[in-house]
Amino acid sequence: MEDRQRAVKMKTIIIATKNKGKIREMAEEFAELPVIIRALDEFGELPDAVESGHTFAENARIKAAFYSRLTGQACLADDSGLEIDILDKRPGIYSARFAGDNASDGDNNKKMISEMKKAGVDSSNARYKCVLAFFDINGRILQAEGECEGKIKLSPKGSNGFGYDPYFYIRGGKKSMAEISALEKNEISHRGKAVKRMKILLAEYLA
Ligand SMILES: O=c1nc[nH]c2c1ncn2[C@H]1C[C@H](O)[C@@H](COP(=O)(O)OP(=O)(O)OP(=O)(O)O)O1
Ligand SMILES: [Mg+2]
Repeated sequence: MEDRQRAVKMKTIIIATKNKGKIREMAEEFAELPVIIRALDEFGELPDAVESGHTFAENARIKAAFYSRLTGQACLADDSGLEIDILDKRPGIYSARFAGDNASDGDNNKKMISEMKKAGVDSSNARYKCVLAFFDINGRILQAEGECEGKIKLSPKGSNGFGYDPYFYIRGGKKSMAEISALEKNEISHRGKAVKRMKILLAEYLA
């Protein structure tokens, strides 16, 4: 089959996130599937989904459903965040809004530092969590999860990744998530694990 004919038959999946870091980590992985992968920003200025759920899974589903309705295409959404043990697992699902609505990564990192200092520590066990939800236009839902254990330390290192990565030390405790390559991050991260699982579900779904 010619490429053009194949393209006509291929399904489109939109990676429905406004976070460029997430797109960077996921787009290449899903490009291995026989689908056309598109990013949300190709559809112009779209409103933000209201992340009113009480779990990562609920919020991932809310985003996938919201953007598939808006675009008329199958959508894959990611809801993720950081649980810090000394902070009773905060910020959790509120990770993006830890320092308030529209907070930047820098604002959230500052807030995290001040909360850790308030708790009287400069490190704590922590984990990243990620839930991916896929919705197609017929209401078919697929869902996959991943976790990554590590440690928050108040000494940032590295400039790769995004969000809390400079403060998140991976197993072994020597390197932060911002010091390893995107490829290495996908090998061990919450998102990388969820993506691997979702790729298996999507391959079955597409077969
Ligand atoms: O690998 C990661 N490395 C560092 N930080 C991370 C990671 N994964 C999630 N995070 C943090 C960033 C943000 O503070 C929150 C996600 O919030 P979350 O609502 O899922 O994403 P978002 O608002 O940035 O984009 P969107 O909702 O459009 O997908 O957790
Ligand atoms: Mg969000």
